[in-house]
Amino acid sequence: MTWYFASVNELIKGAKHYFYDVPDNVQFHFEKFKKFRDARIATLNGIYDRNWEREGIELIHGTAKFMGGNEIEIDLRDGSGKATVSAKHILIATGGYPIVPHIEGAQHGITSDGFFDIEVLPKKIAVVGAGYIAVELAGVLNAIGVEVHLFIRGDTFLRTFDPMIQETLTKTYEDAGVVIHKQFGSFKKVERLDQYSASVQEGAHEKRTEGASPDKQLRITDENGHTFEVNELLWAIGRTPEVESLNLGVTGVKQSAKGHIVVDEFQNTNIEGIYALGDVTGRAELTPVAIAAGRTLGNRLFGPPEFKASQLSYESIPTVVFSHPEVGTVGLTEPEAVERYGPENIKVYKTKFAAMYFDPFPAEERAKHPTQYKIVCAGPEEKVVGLHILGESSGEMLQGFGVAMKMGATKADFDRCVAIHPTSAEELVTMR
Ligand SMILES: Cc1cc2nc3c(=O)[nH]c(=O)nc-3n(C[C@H](O)[C@H](O)[C@H](O)COP(=O)(O)OP(=O)(O)OC[C@H]3O[C@@H](n4cnc5c(N)ncnc54)[C@H](O)[C@@H]3O)c2cc1C
Ligand SMILES: NC(=O)c1ccc[n+]([C@@H]2O[C@H](COP(=O)([O-])OP(=O)(O)OC[C@H]3O[C@@H](n4cnc5c(N)ncnc54)[C@H](O)[C@@H]3O)[C@@H](O)[C@H]2O)c1
Repeated sequence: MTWYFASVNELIKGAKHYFYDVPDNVQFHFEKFKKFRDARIATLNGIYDRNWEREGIELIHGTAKFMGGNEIEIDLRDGSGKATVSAKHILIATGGYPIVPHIEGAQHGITSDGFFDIEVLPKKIAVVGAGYIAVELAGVLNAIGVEVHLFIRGDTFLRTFDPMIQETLTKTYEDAGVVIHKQFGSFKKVERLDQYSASVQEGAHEKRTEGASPDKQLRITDENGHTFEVNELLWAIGRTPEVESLNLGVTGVKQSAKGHIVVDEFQNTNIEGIYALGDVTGRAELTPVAIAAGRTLGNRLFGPPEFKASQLSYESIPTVVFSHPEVGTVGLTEPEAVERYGPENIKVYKTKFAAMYFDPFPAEERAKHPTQYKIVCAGPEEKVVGLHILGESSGEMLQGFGVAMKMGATKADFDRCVAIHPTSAEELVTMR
């Protein structure tokens, strides 16, 4: 929804090229939007709660920890004490939380949690990180007029994506006005310059940061002594699994070096009757993945016999980064495909063009909005093993192509599908 909020502003800015009289500085009310979004989330949560009840599921709100064996103790959220529950099957789906670095004053910044608390937009923000969250939130803030400084360790962001996506999206962000500090090392100190009375212990590393406030002023110092003054600092340097609260030690459940719970392809941990899925397992950290893994596990444990061997395939999961514009990817990047199949067995199809929407834009503006697609094929039959798309509507476009790839589509199958004209997507079935 926040991405749509920002995209509306971009549409309004583009409207003058379609000969609409739109003032240069259209006013918007972020605080009203935030209130609406909070209320909508509360409504959705209420709907979920009622669904549990309807299904006869007892919901116990609180923080759970293992007591040993198959027993769990819950510290009840309403402060009324503790409850214990024992069960033959226990599923761990505790997700994760954002990493805040161990540097002096780090808690003066915010994380993605704090981003959703912002009511009054900062004028200037430093965003640290180069993954989904850094790129999405930097894109949103830039689109609604915040001065955004993005600090990344390499020359491009989204380093796990195909090089085409990395290079083009990084350039598109620069053209859109995001100041990208490349090859950046690290910050070593954050100081608060406004009249803030610290309620959080200085230097404490913890999950809670201070939160956003309208008059916030920060001075950040990097490892070379350079200082940057900003109104907000957003840490987006990755997430870590939520395991400390669980008292896992009493269970013997195995964890990886980074703390993720180790599971097999059936979501089993090494301890019988204890399962884990979602972000706490550190694999494809996406909402639909956690949901699909939960459904599959539920079917396997409690469903009819034909589901007894159900397992979720983590291959070719489509994913979209809600950047400006969106990027979508399914399957292998070109370098991954070359490594898996050998360079002689890979054929790559690429296209770059300006989407029709940008036709009325002046040429130099249009050049700042490229659409780029890449299809990576393997073997003599040219099976499509990777699809990478960047441009308007990529998010909506990708799902159907994901289905085709799951079915094992080849380039010839793509080409057999008659194009829909005039769309950007038609390029994907007409590439030579
Ligand atoms: C800013 C942001 C944007 C994202 N956008 C997208 C997106 O657009 N699309 C997408 O697919 N994915 C997105 N993701 C990723 C997605 O949110 C996660 O992959 C997904 O929520 C994982 O689900 P989960 O059930 O594993 O964990 P979570 O959704 O994190 O749920 C874990 C739950 O466990 C609770 N919990 C933790 N410890 C305990 C305990 N000891 N006792 C009881 N309860 C406990 C937590 O309070 C939480 O409610 C986004 C993530 C972030 C941070
Ligand atoms: N649209 C979506 O589906 C969506 C949106 C948001 C998040 N997510 C999910 O949530 C996960 C977590 O997102 P995320 O962005 O927090 O993590 P991420 O793992 O995607 O990115 C973390 C980034 O921080 C960088 N980094 C790490 N330490 C750093 C440091 N000290 N200084 C500078 N940069 C540093 C890494 O190089 C990496 O680019 C994602 O991997 C994704 O699976 C999905």
